[in-house]
Amino acid sequence: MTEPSLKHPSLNIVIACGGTGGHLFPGIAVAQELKKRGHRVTLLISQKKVDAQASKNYGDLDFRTIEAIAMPKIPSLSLLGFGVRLYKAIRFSRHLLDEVEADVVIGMGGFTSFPPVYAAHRKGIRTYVHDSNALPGKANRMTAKCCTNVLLGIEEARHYFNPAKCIVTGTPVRQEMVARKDKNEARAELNLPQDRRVALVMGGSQGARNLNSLVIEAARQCADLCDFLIITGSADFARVSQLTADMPHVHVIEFCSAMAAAYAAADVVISRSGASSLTELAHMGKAALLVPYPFAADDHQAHNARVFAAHGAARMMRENTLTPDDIAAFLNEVLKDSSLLASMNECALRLDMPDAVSRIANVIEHTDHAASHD
Ligand SMILES: CC(=O)N[C@H]1[C@@H](OP(=O)(O)OP(=O)(O)OC[C@H]2O[C@@H](n3ccc(=O)[nH]c3=O)[C@H](O)[C@@H]2O)O[C@H](CO)[C@@H](O)[C@@H]1O
Repeated sequence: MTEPSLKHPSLNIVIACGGTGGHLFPGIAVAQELKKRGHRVTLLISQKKVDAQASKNYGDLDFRTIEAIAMPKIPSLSLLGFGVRLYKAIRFSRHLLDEVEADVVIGMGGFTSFPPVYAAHRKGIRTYVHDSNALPGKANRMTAKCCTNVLLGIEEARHYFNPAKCIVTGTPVRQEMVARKDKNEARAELNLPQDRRVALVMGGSQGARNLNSLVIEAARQCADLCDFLIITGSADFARVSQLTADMPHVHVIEFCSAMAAAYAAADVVISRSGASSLTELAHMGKAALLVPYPFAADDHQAHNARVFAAHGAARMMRENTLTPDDIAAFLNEVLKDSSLLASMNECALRLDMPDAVSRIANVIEHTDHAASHD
């Protein structure tokens, strides 16, 4: 472990990153970097299955759980219950901050970030929130009001916050993804053929049932074109496995703990457009068909996807009009035109911000930085 320098004394840092993979994995990346720099890090995650599934591979990190609470969308009696749970979460956070003697609190987004950041703000502890989306959610906009600085995944989000508080850092990818894997090795690791094209299908950290169904139909038409690696999500694994039992060119995983290999093995990706998935697509330089989750708050996944489409890194299609034929046509187009595929890959790579994790760690370490500007 690197000893913290005198210039950067060891800090006790709490990172709130629960609720979904899109908050958890960037939080893990920041924790890995800060730990490497000699700081003590506590990660606050939720009790949801996805958090438990994803965090179990990081035994060297210190995880604590906090109840995940969501703000009711419609004002109703449930507001009362929400208020009580929020109060309890803030009280829990206050105790935890005392226990770990926190110097800094970072919220990686979502409502789970609010109670610890708010509790820290009230105690006069330095606070940050990271937002990875092109259109920030209400929870982050609210949390940002209690923060020293707002760290942004992309510039497009700046005008939703006090611009002077914002620093564009990018969204970090996990340490194991930083070095890109070799395609052949990745395919061997995932038992995929070496001599066929591979399309990776992923529906964010929890899977996407409708997208899975459309892809299965498209895969029937594309048996001669490519193999498919479908990451189904826990809830849809049994159904997809059954539907594809007679399709040897379709490979199914419930939850993938080897995402670096999954991306490296793929020639093209079909995906939801959650911010972490997009960050990883950029880092791996992978062309994609993006199908935003239609019910995401304020349709923010469509905003994310448009940024990638505008840069030539992806095509975006809406789920309500998407057909298996569209998917098959996209795959035929990009997999049969190597210069188009190469150019989309290149455009994706140009959106990569490889130093995001050190930018964030630098902001955290420079306690007296005049970081009100990018
Ligand atoms: C429905 C919804 O509102 N989703 C939001 C949620 O996304 P959600 O968490 O679903 O999606 P993201 O794309 O941001 O992140 C998914 C993460 O899970 C990882 N992964 C996925 C599957 C798997 O089997 N193994 C694995 O490790 C991916 O590599 C990636 O790191 O938070 C994101 C960050 O605020 C938002 O941009 C998304 O819009």
